[in-house]
Amino acid sequence: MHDVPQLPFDAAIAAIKAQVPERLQSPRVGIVCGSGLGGIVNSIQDLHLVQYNTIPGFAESTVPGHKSSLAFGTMGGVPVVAMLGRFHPYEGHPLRVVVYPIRVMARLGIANLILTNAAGGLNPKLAVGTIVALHDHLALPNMTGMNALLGPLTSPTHQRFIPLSDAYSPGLRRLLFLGAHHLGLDPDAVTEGTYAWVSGPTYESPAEGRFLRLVGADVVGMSTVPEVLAAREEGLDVMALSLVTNAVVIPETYRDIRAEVAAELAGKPVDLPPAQVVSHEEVLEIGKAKGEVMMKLVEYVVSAIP
Ligand SMILES: O=P(O)(O)O[C@@H]1C[C@H](O)[C@@H](CO)O1
Ligand SMILES: Nc1nc2[nH]cnc2c(=O)[nH]1
Repeated sequence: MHDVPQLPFDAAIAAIKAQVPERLQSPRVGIVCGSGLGGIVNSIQDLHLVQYNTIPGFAESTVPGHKSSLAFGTMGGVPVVAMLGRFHPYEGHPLRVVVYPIRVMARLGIANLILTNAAGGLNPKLAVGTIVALHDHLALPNMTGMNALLGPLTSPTHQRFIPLSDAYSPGLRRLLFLGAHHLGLDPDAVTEGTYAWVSGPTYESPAEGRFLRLVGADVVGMSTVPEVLAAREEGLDVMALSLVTNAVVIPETYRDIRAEVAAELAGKPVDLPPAQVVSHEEVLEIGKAKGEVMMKLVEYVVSAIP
């Protein structure tokens, strides 16, 4: 396999192998832990952490809820590597840096990638805490010049034109729903849907939320899609799970300030609606509260991959 120009793959692999026992150096499954979902590491046995700042080419995650280390170990006896902390374009990381760890994990030998993220719910049927297995995505940045695969071909043996109609593995999703059944989860606890990728770091304005819902997205977030593209280019099977941490506020009407002022001037009482704003603290809190279900599902899928 040839390397992406200017990315120090050989040095990264050497640095990792120098810190990880040989039995764990060729993981089968890669896992990316989303905001507040780092607790997945608790189900890794024989744990060995490698700090990102010791791996050539890796950046540091600057987002609360994202640590900056790779976790090597086993899950149900299967060798795995988990990213405790990912890179987002809104932190200022170039897209090739955002997806570099995925390419490094591919070079370590993973065949399957499980991505997790925290996301806002656009579909009103999705309660906070629901886990959504992505069956599709809608990425306005991809369609308007922010595609992670723009630029020189990754290597002469990589494909230039990557289909995305089959990006999210039906086989892995099948294992997920078998897992939900075996774990006795409520049928509504895990479902499937379409993820809208936005660059962030702002959360959606009401009109943006309304637009994304109208064009078919069920959840919205600021990560995952660049990683999916790189993973597919590397030939990995991909599953992506969103934890709905908040409902995106999509009001049918706006506050009518003009009417409120008129009522005030006429001496009539004015009922003010409660302000609804999302915060990263809330996202992390729900991640912590509901992360265990995500962890158990990931554990089940990893152990069940043939
Ligand atoms: O890394 P993920 O996608 O889980 O993080 C989400 C999206 C933003 O980075 C952040 C917003 O609260 O959480
Ligand atoms: N864009 C976006 N990302 C999120 N991550 C967690 N919640 C949200 C949200 O409401 N919007």
